[in-house]
Amino acid sequence: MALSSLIPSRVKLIDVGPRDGLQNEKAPVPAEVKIELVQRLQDAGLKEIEVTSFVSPKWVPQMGDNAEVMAGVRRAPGVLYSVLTPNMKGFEAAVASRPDEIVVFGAASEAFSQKNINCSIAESIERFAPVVEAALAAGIKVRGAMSCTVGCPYEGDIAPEKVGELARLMKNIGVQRVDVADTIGVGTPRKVQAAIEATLRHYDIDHVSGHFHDTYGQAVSNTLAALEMGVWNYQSSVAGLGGCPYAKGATGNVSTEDVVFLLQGMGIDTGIDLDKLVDAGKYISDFLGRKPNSRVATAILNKRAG
Ligand SMILES: CC(C)(COP(=O)([O-])OP(=O)([O-])OC[C@H]1O[C@@H](n2cnc3c(N)ncnc32)[C@H](O)[C@@H]1OP(=O)([O-])[O-])[C@@H](O)C(=O)NCCC(=O)NCCSC(=O)C[C@@](C)(O)CC(=O)[O-]
Repeated sequence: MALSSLIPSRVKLIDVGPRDGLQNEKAPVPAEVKIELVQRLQDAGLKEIEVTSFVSPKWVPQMGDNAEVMAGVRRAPGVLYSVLTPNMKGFEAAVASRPDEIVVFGAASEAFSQKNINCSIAESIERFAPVVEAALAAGIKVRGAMSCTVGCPYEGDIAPEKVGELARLMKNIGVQRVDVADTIGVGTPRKVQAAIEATLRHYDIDHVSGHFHDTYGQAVSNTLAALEMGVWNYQSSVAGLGGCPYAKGATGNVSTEDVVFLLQGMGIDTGIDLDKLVDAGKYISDFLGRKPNSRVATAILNKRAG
């Protein structure tokens, strides 16, 4: 059977490893290591990198060096550097570090919203609205992350209608594009497609990205399912780093290496040098004292070792 004609010919990957990946590490990762990771990602051809978050250091201590990391990044032309900002306090701190894009982050699950950002979905939108307005007025792009679009660690299955409703609320306050995140990696292709379909009622295909955690090993399949719908923006994490501190047991995002291998094998352009990407993943994995959480990186490193 032929694959969908909607499959894009090029895909943009947003590496969220420095933020989504490292936020969950218990031991401090020095700012210079984070800065070097960003450098290696851009050298490998990544055009979008989620660098850090301006959240409370009491909630997520690992991101407490946000300003230092942003100041240390040697920016390359044509690369977009984004940061998370949950409220005006975070935005005001972030703006000094000149992000190209800020990310407000909400959830399709009430319980997750409470655990992650200490407020209801409705309250979160009220908090995001002035952030979005201020960012757009300052010429900064705005993305909205939508967590728990398939399942929630506290509420279980999440109905696509809840995802659609969150997308509608994000659109109403001016969020320019949104991520459909499977925070705990319980999604399977049809469920992920239903969440994307609900989002597409409010955003066009160019403004929707896939963000799939790989907890149950479904993220590459889910990426293919989203590709079949024409989605061409994805978040992934070099070396499969990470997890969310408020989603116990969830592993990292799908590794960027695995997604690039999939896309290259399908003849889809990413502009990414897989060998350099594997080196970036090895760099951070060596620092963390473990192997990259990526089948593709492992295969390439084994092959290199002969
Ligand atoms: C949102 C808050 C701040 C609310 O936290 P709160 O405690 O409700 O906030 P508050 O307004 O009551 O303030 C309490 C204290 O926090 C300070 N504060 C308040 N805001 C900030 C700020 N921006 N930066 C620094 N400090 C801040 C504030 O100044 C005050 O300090 P105190 O007077 O006690 O010394 C908190 O819940 C928080 O920081 N949560 C962060 C959670 C987080 O980062 N989670 C991970 C990212 S989301 C994710 O990973 C999922 C995603 C995006 O990848 C997609 C997916 O896979 O699902």
